[in-house]
Amino acid sequence: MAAQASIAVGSQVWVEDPDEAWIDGEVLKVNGDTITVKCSNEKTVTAKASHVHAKDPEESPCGVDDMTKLAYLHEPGVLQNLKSRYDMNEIYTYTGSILIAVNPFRRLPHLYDIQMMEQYKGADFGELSPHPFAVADVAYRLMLNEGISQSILVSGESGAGKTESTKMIMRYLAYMGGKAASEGRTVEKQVLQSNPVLEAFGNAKTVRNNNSSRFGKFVEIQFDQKGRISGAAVRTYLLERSRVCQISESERNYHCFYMICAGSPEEQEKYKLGDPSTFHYLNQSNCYKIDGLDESKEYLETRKAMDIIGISSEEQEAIFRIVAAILHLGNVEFAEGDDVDSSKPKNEKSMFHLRTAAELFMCDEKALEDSLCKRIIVTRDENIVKTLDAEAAKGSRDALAKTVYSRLFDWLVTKINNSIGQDPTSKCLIGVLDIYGFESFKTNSFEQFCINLTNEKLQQHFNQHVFKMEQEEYTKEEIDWSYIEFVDNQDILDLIDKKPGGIIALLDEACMLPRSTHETFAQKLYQTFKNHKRFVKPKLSRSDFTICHYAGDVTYQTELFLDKNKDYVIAEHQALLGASGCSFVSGLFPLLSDDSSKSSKFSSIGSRFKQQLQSLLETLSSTEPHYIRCVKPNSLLKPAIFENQNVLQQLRCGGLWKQLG
Ligand SMILES: Nc1ncnc2c1ncn2[C@@H]1O[C@H](COP(=O)(O)OP(=O)(O)OP(=O)(O)O)[C@@H](O)[C@H]1O
Repeated sequence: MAAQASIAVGSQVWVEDPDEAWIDGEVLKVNGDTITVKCSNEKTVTAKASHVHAKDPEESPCGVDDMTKLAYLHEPGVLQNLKSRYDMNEIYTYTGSILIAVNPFRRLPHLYDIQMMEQYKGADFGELSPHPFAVADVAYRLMLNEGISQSILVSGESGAGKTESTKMIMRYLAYMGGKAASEGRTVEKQVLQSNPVLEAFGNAKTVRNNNSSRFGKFVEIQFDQKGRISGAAVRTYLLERSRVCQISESERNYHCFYMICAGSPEEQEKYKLGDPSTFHYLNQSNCYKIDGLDESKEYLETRKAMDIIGISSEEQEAIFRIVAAILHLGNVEFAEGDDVDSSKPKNEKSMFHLRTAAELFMCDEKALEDSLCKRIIVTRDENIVKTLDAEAAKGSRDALAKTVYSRLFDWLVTKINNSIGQDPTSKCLIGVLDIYGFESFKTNSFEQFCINLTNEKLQQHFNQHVFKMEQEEYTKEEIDWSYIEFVDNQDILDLIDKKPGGIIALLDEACMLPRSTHETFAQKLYQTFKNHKRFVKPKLSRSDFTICHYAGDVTYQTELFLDKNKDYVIAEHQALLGASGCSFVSGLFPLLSDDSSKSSKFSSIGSRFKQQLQSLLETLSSTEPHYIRCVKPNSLLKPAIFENQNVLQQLRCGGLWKQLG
């Protein structure tokens, strides 16, 4: 707990600074509640005493490896400590048992080699420098010795280093739990090789990260009684589908699209591919290359990883054929058709891409065109064919591309799970969670809403865990713990996911009512939550709403909430690909039983995600948690730059502050 030293003239202190967040200086004058400080940047400032913090005069320039060793555990102290360490390439620091990892944005291979793993093997926690291997080792030992399942929760904003940390943990566990001198397709190799495959299909370059995971991931590694890996399962969450058809400036589509464009000349010819800039789904952003990334090499590595996982060469062929088909599909443009409100492929070029897409999907060309340009309306008496105008046909094309891609991704995850295999007799597991951190952008849509719900849930889990630990500690020391404050965010969770009556339930309701719009949905929210202290209707807005999250206020734009929440496959698309001559493609679109295909059975992304989260939280609750908080030191993705304001914001959002005291 932070000690508050008395501040007198001549004391070394920290004061707030608009640029640096905190700056150090010496007290010149104390006048009741106000303190005048001569800062190290030569400025003199006067601040309220409560906004001035003591600085440890004996503070080591190298910092300390555990924040709890700091003389003063306050914001500036913590920030300075992380910064001093970062400047010396010490990117890891403990806060008690939590590991804080500051992204170095440069390779530090010596930190992660086999010798390093050997060193951490069995070492007491805290004995060696802070490291993800140490966290993994504690988890592994606890599992082995106490027989309790463990989880490692890796969090942080996009580009902070979650996936890299997760991979290190997995490597360490594979090292500890692998068979000696093993060869061939062992479980641990398959577990590790699932990473490049998932990354090829689920990662993309964004402005925040050149290799951003566009899905959440929970890897559950199962062990036998001797502590050897005996199975594994991957669960994924909310793949960003919109990216398949739409990319923003300086961003790219999923890596696999560029990989296939860099395939062998035979493949190029077979799939009628060419430069990425010739495809609409890739050329909207004018960004094709990633520094230091050789696409053709990545492609071969992905194929190799697929081999190890046990994806057959026929399956691999079908997978990349589908990827190529999606690219061709995206190049089909539409023009007004002969009838009113109808459409047809725009020109010969569009016909070529339509034909190629049909060939690659192994479906009928005319049927593909019809599924894009027409709808069949089923009435009690007859089926009526309704034509779509060019704009609607384009929407239908994109919907098809997104559906196929997300089915393909789900197939890969299922295949990985089936190939690696589950160990039904396993008593212990270590789960590693790599999931998007709290997000608050200029515009926030349904995705941010789901992501922030996840973070609220994880925060609650964290709060409960810390509270329990504190209780245990105090009980051990025979201290009355009734006054420890339990930070609770249940009210926010109720607002979002209570059934009935929460925002997700109201959204589902709106999606089912034929005449709802985002505006009627917003009105309903305003009405229902007008007295909720976590809900705000922003002034001057008719359809936005603000939620006061634990990490800060976020205003959501409801425009696309209804569309994005609806989870259905257009019947014509289902029929088309279900009838594909390629069993792989038709297998992605299995026939639905009569019952579930009825349009009345509404399926919602929000509700399904809520259930997935519920089940994740149940799994986590049966484990002992360990935390790694990743921090992104700058937005330039460059080494050796530590932006105080930026880091502070992340530490606050991580809810770490409450833990720090
Ligand atoms: N420990 C590390 N050593 C070297 N480079 C790292 C390390 N951690 C992260 N990086 C660099 O930062 C980049 C972003 O890291 P990573 O992909 O793990 O972020 P993330 O938090 O998973 O982001 P997202 O949520 O967007 O997927 C990596 O591609 C790598 O270049």
